[in-house]
Formats: sequence, C-alpha cells, structure tokens
Amino acid sequence: MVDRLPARLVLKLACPDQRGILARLAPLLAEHGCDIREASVYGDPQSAMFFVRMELVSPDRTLHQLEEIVRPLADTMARTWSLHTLGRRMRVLVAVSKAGHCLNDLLHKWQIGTLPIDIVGVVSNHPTLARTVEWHGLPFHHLPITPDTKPAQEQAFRGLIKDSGAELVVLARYMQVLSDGMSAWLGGRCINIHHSFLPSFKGAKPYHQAHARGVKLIGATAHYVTADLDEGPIIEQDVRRVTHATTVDDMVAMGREVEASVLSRAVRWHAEHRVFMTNGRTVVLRS
Ligand SMILES: Nc1nc2c(c(=O)[nH]1)N[C@@H](CN(C=O)c1ccc(C(=O)N[C@@H](CCC(=O)O)C(=O)O)cc1)CN2
Repeated sequence: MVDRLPARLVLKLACPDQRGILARLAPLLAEHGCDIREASVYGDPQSAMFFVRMELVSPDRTLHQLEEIVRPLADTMARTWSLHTLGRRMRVLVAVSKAGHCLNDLLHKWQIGTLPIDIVGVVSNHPTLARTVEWHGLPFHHLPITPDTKPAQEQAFRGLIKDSGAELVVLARYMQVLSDGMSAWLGGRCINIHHSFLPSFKGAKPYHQAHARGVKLIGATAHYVTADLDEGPIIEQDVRRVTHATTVDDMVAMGREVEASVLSRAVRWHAEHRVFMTNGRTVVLRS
C-alpha cells in the first residue's frame, strides 16, 4: 500500500514558528507533482509553535520517495514531522474492565468501517466481556490484577502491545491506574476516556462526586494518558444537562452515550493524524 501510485498521503509537521514554512513547503511539493487536497495550520502563540497538516495526492512519488524529498527541508524547519498513507487503518489494542459501552461502540464502528482503525485485540482485568469480544472474532486477553501482581500484569500488558503491533492503546473504561513507567512508555499513543468533564471530578467515581456537588452539567473527556491521573492532554470533551432530579444511576446511564461518542471522535482524530501535543495541551486540526 505504501508504494502504490497515486499515493494519498497525510503530511504532519510541528515547527518552531518562523516565516515561510508554507512558502517553502508548497513549491517543493508542487515541483514533485503533489496536489494539496486539504491543508490546516495553526500558529500557537503560547508555545511559539506552528502546526501543519496536509492531505496530498502524489501521482508520481511514493510515500517513501516523498519522505526523502521532503526530509532535508522538514528536518530544517520542524521539531517533528511525519508522512502517512491516508486512510490506512491504525492498529489499536483496546483495554476495558467491566463496563462495555465504549468497547461496543468502538467494535461496531470498526466492523462497519467508519473508524480508520484495525482492532487487534482486547485486554481486560476481568473476564466479563470475553464473549462479546470473541463474538467479533477478536482475541480477548484476560489479565487479572492485584496491587501485588501489578508489575507482572503490566509486563504481560506490554508484551501484548508489542506482539500485536498495536500503534495505539485505548483505555475504554479500563479502571486500573497505569504505572509511571507504563504511562511514559505509552506517551502519545494511549488514549483514555474519563467519565467526567475534566478537570472536575477526577478518580474512579466521578458521577458520585458530580451528584454530591449538585452540578447541572455532566460530561466525558478523552485525553492522552500520562503518569498524572486524569491530567493528560485533552483531545475531546462533551456535556449533557442534568437537574436536581437526576440520580447517580441516571448519570451513569446518560454517560454511556456521551463517553462512547467522545472517545470514538478522539480515536478518529488521532488515527487521522490530526492531533498534536504542545505544552500539556492538544491542537486538533480538523477540516
Ligand atoms: N497513568 C494513568 N492511568 C490511567 C488513567 C490516567 O489518566 N493515567 N486513567 C484511568 C481511567 N480512570 C479514569 O478515567 C481511572 C481509573 C481507575 C481509577 C482508580 O482509582 N482505580 C483504582 C482501582 C479501582 C478498581 O479496582 O475498581 C486503582 O487503580 O487503585 C481512577 C481513575 C486509567 N488508567
């Protein structure tokens, strides 16, 4: 696929802000026959960084050929850059505990092809969702965990990530805190769905906290996982209105839909190479 012509590609750059980034990039791409089909940019005044995402059609140069053509300029201008095949399905390993609503949503959207991902397996610290996963023809990896077995469990988890070739790990209501080492190893390639409108109500029981506080809005937050619990860079959020009459059970029920929709949008944008991280925040270049 990567050497097919015409090549449909995504070019992503994160550059220290400077004059002429596009003025130098566009002519080079044009010189080699590339047609820019979509371009999004953002200059972040806080970090003085300039972010570029382009969708290209390259009739004459394959991905690897264009990488070598772009490299001298990109290495000069960019802190990080990458070239990807547009629409290539990212390999995803999903982790879950007992609540299956986010997993089921991802499985459905994967099955019908509306997410550019390939789910390569599911990991869980409980056997609860084994039959659902196996029904979809996917491997289910039951990795129980206790405080004493956490290091060994995480070693097994790491092994599954490596062996499956997963490019992204999605914590789809996986209710175990990853160690500092595991979080660091997964930096920028692990997305969690937290069932509150962060930064409010961190922890394992946010709906109980929300109810006790008497909020009028509840929500969900998809973020990259860092060692600091529920503190990672936020990719997507959404809210739903509640009232004094909304019970915790009502919130849990309302939350299922908003959690699933927020998570799948975040996974889509990451898999489409639209998300950049900067200063603990994200820049999401959507068309
Ligand atoms: N390093 C990180 N690991 C995880 C994060 C994160 O942000 N950084 N998010 C969680 C998900 N989560 C909230 O969204 C969450 C999960 C679990 C807990 C928690 O306190 N768990 C207890 C055990 C609870 C149980 O066994 O039911 C614990 O781990 O001791 C808080 C927040 C996923 N991992």
